[in-house]
Amino acid sequence: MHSDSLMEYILVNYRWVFVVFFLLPCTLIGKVWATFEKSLWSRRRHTGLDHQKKVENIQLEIRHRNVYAPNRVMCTARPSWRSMTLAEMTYKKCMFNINVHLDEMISIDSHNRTVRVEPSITVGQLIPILIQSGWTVPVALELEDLTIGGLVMGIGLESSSFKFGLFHKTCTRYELITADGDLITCSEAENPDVFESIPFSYGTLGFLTAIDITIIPAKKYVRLQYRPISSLEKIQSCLISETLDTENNDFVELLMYSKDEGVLMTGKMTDGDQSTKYINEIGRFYKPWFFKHVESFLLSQKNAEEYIPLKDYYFRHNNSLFWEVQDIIPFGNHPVFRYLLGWIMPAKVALLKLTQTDTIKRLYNEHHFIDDFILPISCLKKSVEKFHKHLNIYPIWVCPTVLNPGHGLVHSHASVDNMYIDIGLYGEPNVSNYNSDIAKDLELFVLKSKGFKMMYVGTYLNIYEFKKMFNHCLYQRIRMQLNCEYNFPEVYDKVNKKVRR
Ligand SMILES: Cc1cc2nc3c(=O)[nH]c(=O)nc-3n(C[C@H](O)[C@H](O)[C@H](O)COP(=O)(O)OP(=O)(O)OC[C@H]3O[C@@H](n4cnc5c(N)ncnc54)[C@H](O)[C@@H]3O)c2cc1C
Ligand SMILES: NC(=O)C1=CN([C@@H]2O[C@H](COP(=O)(O)OP(=O)(O)OC[C@H]3O[C@@H](n4cnc5c(N)ncnc54)[C@H](OP(=O)(O)O)[C@@H]3O)[C@@H](O)[C@H]2O)C=CC1
Ligand SMILES: CC(C)=CCC[C@@H](C)[C@H]1CC[C@@]2(C)C3=C(CC[C@]12C)[C@@]1(C)CC[C@H](O)C(C)(C)[C@@H]1CC3
Repeated sequence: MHSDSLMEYILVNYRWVFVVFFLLPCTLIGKVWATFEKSLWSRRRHTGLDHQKKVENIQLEIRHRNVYAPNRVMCTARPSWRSMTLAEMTYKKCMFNINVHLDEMISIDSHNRTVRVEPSITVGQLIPILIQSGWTVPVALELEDLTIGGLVMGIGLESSSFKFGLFHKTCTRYELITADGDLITCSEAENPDVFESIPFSYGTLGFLTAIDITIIPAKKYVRLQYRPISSLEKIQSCLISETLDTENNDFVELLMYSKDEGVLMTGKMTDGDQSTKYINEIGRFYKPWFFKHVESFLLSQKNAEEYIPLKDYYFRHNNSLFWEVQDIIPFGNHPVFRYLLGWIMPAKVALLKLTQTDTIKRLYNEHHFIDDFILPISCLKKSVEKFHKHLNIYPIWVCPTVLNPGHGLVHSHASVDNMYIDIGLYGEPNVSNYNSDIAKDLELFVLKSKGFKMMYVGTYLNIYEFKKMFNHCLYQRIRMQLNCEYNFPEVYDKVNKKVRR
């Protein structure tokens, strides 16, 4: 065998060797460096660049582009391998890249209950700082490497979204640099139309430089109740009734392990008391992967209740990247592995992306399915049956989220708030004929059901179907108002499968 193809063969079939012996140590070095860099930064911050100075630098960069390269539309310089997406964003190569890597927390305003952050700060950096100060965000995302800017410009949701809606619904103010290099701020009171258009605009209206997020008091634990259910009809009706009970529930999440079996989880934030029983620190490195732990309640067919430390609950899917790590390190949940190397897991997603070969990428495209569909909650049964027939991937992540009516790109189709569910399908389809036509067909099914699709993996929809799914009226008006036409691409130009490969 030629040495290059031998290398490819080893990289694909024994990727775990590379991940365990090379990427995990690199992840560790990265963690040590990040800690060191942070302490360097905190010393430098007193004399160095403050937020205002960083914003001025971006403005200068944009004005420079407006003079020397006005024909090239702009995007951020965040490299594709850093982003929490599967595909490579090929559009970055032909667009003018502006460096907007600002990743500090600016301030906490306890009086108005908001935190002001720069857009490239990750959830994994922000949430521990907030919890230490006694606060948290209402919608705390579960993967540590997601950035606040990415979640506003894409969309984000979590098990508390049935109460608070999508992540951007908890944001109260954005600071934005427009195509002309001007700094504007927007909120419900100031430039309300711009404020409503920004979420889901994928960086096509301007560059975010600061975001205000609502904060709420943090409590010590989440009291989590697990309820295994073995009928799809019952699962749908129980899920609907739990999402209506906003008094007793702060978190609602469902994991389906087959077409008719799932575990419904409902949680309440609490400080616990004398009677607090079993505290399960699921975030400890030697603990089993969360989806495996949940499955154990299905296997034993027993309802259960646990107290989980707040931060451990938030990042419950981080160690196993939902269930994606099992394809990379098949023995990752084995106790021996967890005790030996679990403390460095998971390997940094950015490093995994940076080092994946073209063969792995191609095989992933051909044999792996990753997507999230947002559908009206009443479509749960119909959708699970459809996905079972065409994909047969389990577990399935189901997360209810409320969508408000409005004029932005993503809003409910009804004139009152409406309950939707995110259905996350991640894994290898267990059907014989899987191909990209099936993926397109599923997107059309979602469109017909008056649902939406998350765009981090890209879309097979054409521009007309895309505009049917996402209301472009206000967005187009704001693009004209902010002089975006020749300066930023349209959302579709950043999310169609031709540019996300
Ligand atoms: C297509 C493919 C993609 C992979 N992607 C990654 C990756 O991104 N990161 C990583 O660390 N390791 C990856 N691996 C390595 C993977 O973890 C091991 O190769 C796999 O667990 C070996 O299983 P097997 O011997 O049962 O399958 P094999 O007999 O090696 O494969 C049989 C066929 O199944 C399909 N297949 C197998 N595993 C996968 C998979 N994980 N995803 C999609 N299709 C698959 C392919 O069509 C393959 O030709 C990939 C492997 C394959 C074959
Ligand atoms: N639980 C959840 O809800 C999850 C959500 N996701 C998805 O992941 C994505 C977030 O991933 P992440 O890696 O953080 O972000 P990305 O790097 O993927 O960025 C997402 C989009 O936001 C734009 N963007 C980011 N920062 C700015 C900024 N300061 N100004 C203007 N535009 C900006 C990017 O523009 P550009 O193209 O110019 O770089 C890009 O189009 C979201 O799309 C989200 O839907 C993924 C996993 C879980
Ligand atoms: C709305 C919600 C909760 C979405 C969850 C999405 C996750 C399952 C996605 C986000 C990033 C993601 C696409 C990723 C991957 C798996 C699925 C992830 C974790 C992996 C790790 C699969 C293996 C790949 O070789 C590679 C390393 C490139 C990607 C990286 C991003």
